[in-house]
Amino acid sequence: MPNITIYCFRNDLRLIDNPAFLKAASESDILLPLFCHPNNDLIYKSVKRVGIHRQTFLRQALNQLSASLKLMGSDLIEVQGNICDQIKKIADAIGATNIFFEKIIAPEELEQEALIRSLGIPVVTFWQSSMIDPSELPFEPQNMPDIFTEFRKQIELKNIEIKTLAQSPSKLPRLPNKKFESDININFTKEIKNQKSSFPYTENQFLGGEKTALAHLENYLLKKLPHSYKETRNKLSGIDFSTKFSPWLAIGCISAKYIAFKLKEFEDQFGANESSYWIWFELLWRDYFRFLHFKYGKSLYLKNGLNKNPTHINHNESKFEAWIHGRTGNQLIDAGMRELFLTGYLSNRMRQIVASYLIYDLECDWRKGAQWFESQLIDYDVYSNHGNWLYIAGNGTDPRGGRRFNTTKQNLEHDPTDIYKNYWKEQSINISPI
Ligand SMILES: Cc1cc2nc3c(=O)[nH]c(=O)nc-3n(C[C@H](O)[C@H](O)[C@H](O)COP(=O)(O)OP(=O)(O)OC[C@H]3O[C@@H](n4cnc5c(N)ncnc54)[C@H](O)[C@@H]3O)c2cc1C
Repeated sequence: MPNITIYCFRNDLRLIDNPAFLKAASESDILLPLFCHPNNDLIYKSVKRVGIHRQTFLRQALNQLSASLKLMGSDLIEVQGNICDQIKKIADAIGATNIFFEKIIAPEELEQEALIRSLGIPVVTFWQSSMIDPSELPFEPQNMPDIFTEFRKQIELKNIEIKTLAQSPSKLPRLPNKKFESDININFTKEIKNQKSSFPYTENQFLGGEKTALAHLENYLLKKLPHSYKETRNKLSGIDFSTKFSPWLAIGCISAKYIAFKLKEFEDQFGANESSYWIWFELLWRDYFRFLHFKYGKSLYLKNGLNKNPTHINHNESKFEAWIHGRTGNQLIDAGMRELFLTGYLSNRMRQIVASYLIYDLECDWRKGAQWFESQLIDYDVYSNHGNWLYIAGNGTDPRGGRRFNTTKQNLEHDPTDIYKNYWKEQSINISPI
């Protein structure tokens, strides 16, 4: 009996260093590469859960993936709707004997996995989104230290080296005989205004996709930017002040492991300094928020998170609406919120400042802020987004019990001549009704 596999791409839209896809390809006689778009519900007026920036970037990435698969004699089938129903329909039609996909341990994705498993077809999942493999950690992820500094120190002591990366498959099994037309109803055609974006994803060098991600990393290293990263990383806007890896990492056009591997090669050739180390350090934060899910799972999504003594929140919808529209009256906050809505990207520092303002100054529910970021951010990543919001709100693992940013001080420090603020003040937001 032939091995007939459905490979369901999730946030791993790449061929290089994708061990799950490599294994599926090597063990199957027939392979159907699939991507399932969710039903994209509205979250506020005309704004959808996967907002227009992320949707466009994803479209670009799927186009690149599909082109790479076609070059190898295969293809990408796209469907839309409930992932379990879609997989069942296809599995029945082709007589699938296996289903492979990347493991994602956030609550919604785990529920999807349970439903897919209930179909009764063998399911193989792979954890492959962290820089460090959980098996290499000096502790079980379920027993990891809560405090980041302790987590980092223990990992540094172990001196973990990334020795190998999974190659791209050299050939792919054939597609099933049954033909599937991509069956999706998503509008990608909305004109994106060319704003002064720090991640201009409509330009060739910033398109979604594996090819562009690899070229971006190569270019970043060629320019020797790792040597100055730490001094520039807190800037508010521009292209080169930070790595800009996040949008590609979020949907897996490139793996964190691959970036760390190339970074180490760079350090071996051109020397390591505090700045090049700091990129690894930030990628470790990304891992930290992932591994916290092994330990705390769903609790991270509760209103009070892990906090046993929460402060009372009096969520006010009109304050929240002022925040998303960039109309709070605080010019720095309004600038950030306009930049986010108009471009889909925001520097790390501005993310911290606007999140802190929503939580501490407007006293709103952090989960509403996280939901807005999910829709707007081009680099939305469930672990990093919820992790950072929870951390700032003091409902996570921050030993200082949360981070409140003083906007006047931040303005003086990071935008002393008001260039950032004045630019975005002029850009208005119009969130149209449905
Ligand atoms: C409220 C809030 C929400 C956030 N939501 C997301 C999100 O949905 N997706 C996302 O990728 N990042 C998120 N971040 C983290 C961080 O802001 C972005 O990763 C970073 O700004 C992306 O730009 P960059 O790639 O140029 O980052 P760089 O500064 O160049 O950092 C290099 C890489 O390290 C990782 N990294 C850096 N800072 C963090 C951090 N604080 N937490 C986790 N990983 C980090 C990212 O993968 C990033 O690409 C959030 C931060 C805050 C404060």
